[in-house]
Amino acid sequence: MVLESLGLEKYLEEHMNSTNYLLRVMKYKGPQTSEAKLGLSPHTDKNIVTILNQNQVEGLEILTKNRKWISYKPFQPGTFIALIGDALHAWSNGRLYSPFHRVMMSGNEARYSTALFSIPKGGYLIKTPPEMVDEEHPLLYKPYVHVELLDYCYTPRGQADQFALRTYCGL
Ligand SMILES: O=C(O)CCC(=O)C(=O)O
Ligand SMILES: [Fe+2]
Repeated sequence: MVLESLGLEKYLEEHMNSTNYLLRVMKYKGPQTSEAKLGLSPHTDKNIVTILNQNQVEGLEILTKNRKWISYKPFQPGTFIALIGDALHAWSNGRLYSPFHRVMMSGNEARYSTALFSIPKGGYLIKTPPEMVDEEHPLLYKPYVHVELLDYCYTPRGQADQFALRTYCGL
């Protein structure tokens, strides 16, 4: 669907062949306070797309382009939210936006969330297709190997760097 919306269906097979999936269940203990406490620090996901579900204890917040934190309120229990990750942001030459997000928690109840991450396979080179680059949209990122970006993210400098993608391969 995303590739179709960009007119890039021809890359679907390459995408399917170069993607792995990881399902992760996360538990956040209630901080036992009425005041909201940070449960997960602000970050962008480094992978392609994250599909996420949270239990009745809410807490996911997204930073808008106007730098305002908004709470994610599911329409009904069982709703999923899809977040674009840095790999798709870079591949789409910035057409798709990978938002900063965090988890804020209050109260006693534990929060569970389940996330399905689509991840480029080890060694796969993320390279913006030429169709996404023109005079109005100059290339934003050099081609990069996803696992090598992750290696940078795990260094002390990378861990402190909120804009790791830009630092690592931004033009
Ligand atoms: O638990 C959540 O709602 C967010 C988890 C998350 O952002 C992540 O694992 O990257
Ligand atoms: Fe995340």
